[in-house]
Amino acid sequence: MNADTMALHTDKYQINMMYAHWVNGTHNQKAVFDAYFRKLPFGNGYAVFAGVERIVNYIKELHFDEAAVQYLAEQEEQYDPRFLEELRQLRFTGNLHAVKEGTLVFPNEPLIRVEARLFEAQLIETAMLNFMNFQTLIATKASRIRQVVGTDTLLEFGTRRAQEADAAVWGARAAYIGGFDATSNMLAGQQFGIPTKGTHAHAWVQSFHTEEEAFEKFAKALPNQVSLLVDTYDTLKSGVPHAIEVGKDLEKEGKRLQSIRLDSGDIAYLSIRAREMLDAAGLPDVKIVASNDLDENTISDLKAQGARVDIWGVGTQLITAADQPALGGVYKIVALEVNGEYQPTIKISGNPEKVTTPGKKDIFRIIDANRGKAVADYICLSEEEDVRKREQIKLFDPLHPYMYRFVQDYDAQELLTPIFMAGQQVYELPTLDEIREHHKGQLQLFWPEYLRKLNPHQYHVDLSVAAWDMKRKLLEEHMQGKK
Ligand SMILES: Nc1ncnc2c1ncn2[C@@H]1O[C@H](COP(=O)(O)OP(=O)(O)OP(=O)(O)O)[C@@H](O)[C@H]1O
Ligand SMILES: O=P(O)(O)OC[C@H]1O[C@H](OP(=O)(O)OP(=O)(O)O)[C@H](O)[C@@H]1O
Ligand SMILES: O=C(O)c1cccnc1
Repeated sequence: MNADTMALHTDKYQINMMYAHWVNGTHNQKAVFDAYFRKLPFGNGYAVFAGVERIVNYIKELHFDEAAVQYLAEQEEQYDPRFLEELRQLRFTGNLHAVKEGTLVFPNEPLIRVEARLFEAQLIETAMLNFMNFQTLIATKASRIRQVVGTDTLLEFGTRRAQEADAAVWGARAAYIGGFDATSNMLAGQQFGIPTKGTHAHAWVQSFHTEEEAFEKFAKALPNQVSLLVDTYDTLKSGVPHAIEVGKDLEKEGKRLQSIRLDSGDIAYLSIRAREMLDAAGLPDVKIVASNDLDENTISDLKAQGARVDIWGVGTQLITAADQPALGGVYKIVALEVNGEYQPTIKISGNPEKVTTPGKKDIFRIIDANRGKAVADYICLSEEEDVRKREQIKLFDPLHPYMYRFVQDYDAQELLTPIFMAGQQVYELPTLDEIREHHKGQLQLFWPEYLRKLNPHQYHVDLSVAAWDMKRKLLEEHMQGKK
């Protein structure tokens, strides 16, 4: 989808709220919104934030073209033509802060903070959540898979199973951020500079009379990139022996067989046997690729069984985030400008976890200065004294405030970075490789207990005393019926 045609990539209720604000004369009133999620996906201990590049492209290009205005003019709501005129002029003029892509993030902390006219802030909710939720989900799944494979190579093979083209291409990018090494999707390769890799399909083998002929012809055509799929007929009786013949022939020409691929059967058993056969044939450098509905659980199980796989091709389970197909990121109003000053606003819920945290806030990652590891994330009001200048901070669990401790010797890293200020982009997008490096650096910041796949420790996201007091005060006012 083209970024310059995306103003209508929003829910109708946003347009209707924009209209009602315009009719009411409140459309220019400024507000602060936070985007965050409440629950980590896949039972993981962290999520990997992604989506900023697409959000930047979207915000930069945000405008209603003639076709969009025309379409809105035809709606049963019968919007006033003067509203449509207002839409023709609309550009993003606000401030937008976001966490950097590749950063480890946790529930209930603002990942994007928008400060803009209600008119604009409301419009962009849907698209931003759409980008953030999907890309963060896939980057998290990818990082989770990376955690179990160690230094093995990871190839993203998901395009054929992705929820359509955009998901395949942006999903490939998210997977690369989360630790994959290459993608099979050529468009993602071209668009983002992700390394691309490919073997061949069963169809190649089936289009020749014999497997030997198919392998020989493939090696002849692509002598520098020979990777042979060995399971079309019988992996150990024909596929691997035929691949070995090709490998030896290539050696005579000073070339080499790069890899063989296993795509069915018992991957542990077959990879161990294939490794023995390749080694015995004097081809110890030939790598073994495995694919077939893999995810972090099968891979970890295969590793426990001693599978001799060097390269993992992962498609469906990654690109569709099959075990949890959506991240529940939300976008909530937290402050509203009244007479030139922000007033905090709260959403009440019977479920304490759904009560919003009011006020314009900043987030800091508190790092133990002696050990260099993250201790907790700390959410404070923007108006508070700079957390980096304090002697100590009190950390307590917002749901159980009687559980607290003081931290003294700490560094505080600010997580929300200015991306747009007064509508102008002030953030230079990092390269994808810089984002990957940033992600790797983030993993170093956390103790392994937070990173493990199963039953990870819960990392704390705490509120400052001032933020907590404000929340309590607003709750109290609500209870006493003042609101
Ligand atoms: N040793 C193993 N331990 C656990 N899971 C395995 C092992 N070997 C393969 N698997 C996984 O088990 C599943 C096997 O699925 P399935 O039975 O559909 O494959 P297959 O039949 O061998 O191949 P296909 O139907 O694609 O020809 C796949 O997800 C695969 O990754
Ligand atoms: O299994 P995934 O993780 O999605 O990886 C991609 C799959 O796509 C290809 O086969 P395809 O699915 O087209 O056919 P097959 O699985 O029936 O061989 C490939 O051989 C992999 O098996
Ligand atoms: O290159 C491969 O082996 C490949 C690519 C996409 C899907 N399955 C396999």
